[in-house]
Amino acid sequence: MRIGLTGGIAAGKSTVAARMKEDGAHVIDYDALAREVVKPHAPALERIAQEFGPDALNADGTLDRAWLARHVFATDADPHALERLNAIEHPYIYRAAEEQERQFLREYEQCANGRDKARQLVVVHDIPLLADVFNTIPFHFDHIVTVEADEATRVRRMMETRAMSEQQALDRIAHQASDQRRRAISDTLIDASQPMDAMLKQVDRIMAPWLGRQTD
Ligand SMILES: CC(C)(COP(=O)(O)OP(=O)(O)OC[C@H]1O[C@@H](n2cnc3c(N)ncnc32)[C@H](O)[C@@H]1O)[C@@H](O)C(=O)NCCC(=O)NCCS
Ligand SMILES: Nc1ncnc2c1ncn2[C@@H]1O[C@H](COP(=O)(O)OP(=O)(O)OP(=O)(O)O)[C@@H](O)[C@H]1O
Repeated sequence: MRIGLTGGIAAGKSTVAARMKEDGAHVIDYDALAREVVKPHAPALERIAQEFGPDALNADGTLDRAWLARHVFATDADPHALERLNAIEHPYIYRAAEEQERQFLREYEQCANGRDKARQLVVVHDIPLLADVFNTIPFHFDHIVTVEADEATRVRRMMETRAMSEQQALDRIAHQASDQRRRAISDTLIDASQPMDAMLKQVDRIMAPWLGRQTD
């Protein structure tokens, strides 16, 4: 079974993904893949340097993430800059996700030949931008889970945990799909403004039937 997990920036998606993993799901982290595909000598990095110029790289040849973030997300950024960046990175990210999923399947099949036949394989694709790329992503999902928290909470979390200014937090939100668009593609909502314990229990309840387990 393939699950899409999404949520606006700083809603609590990674926290939910970590719990899904503890529950027994296999998680593909698209933010982590996005970092992999721009590592030194990776083809996406070379293409970014061609498209955005040498200022996109630090002196040591790594991606200058803060420079690029300003150039694609700031209020005065070229309105097509983010599109250009996504067009470079997303195909590499999808290919890497396909490969990781194939690997999970191979491991599952080896394991299913042994003692653990009753276990279901649940692969969670943790994709911040799922609502934005829903029509182009090369995967079909059996369920889509959205993690929600109100905008004020998310801005506060970004300022506290990502050292962003309020304007940077608002700019990032402005470049993502709305709550309504995320709801429109989802069949399951998780409220991440409820206390942490209650939220994690909600995750366990959602995952139990998908993993083929009894709920308590
Ligand atoms: C622009 C970059 C260099 C900024 O890096 P930075 O370290 O500031 O942010 P990081 O990558 O940790 O992402 C943090 C969050 O920003 C948001 N975000 C990232 N990329 C995008 C994007 N293309 N559009 C809208 N929001 C985005 C997501 O909510 C993500 O969880 C980086 O985000 C990037 O390369 N983005 C393009 C790839 C992408 O789409 N990544 C999202 C996973 S599909
Ligand atoms: N229910 C909750 N109650 C209190 N704090 C929470 C809750 N859920 C998440 N958080 C906190 O909110 C912050 C952001 O959560 P998390 O990193 O999971 O969000 P995210 O959506 O993955 O963010 P990003 O999009 O930046 O990767 C973290 O500090 C996390 O501990």
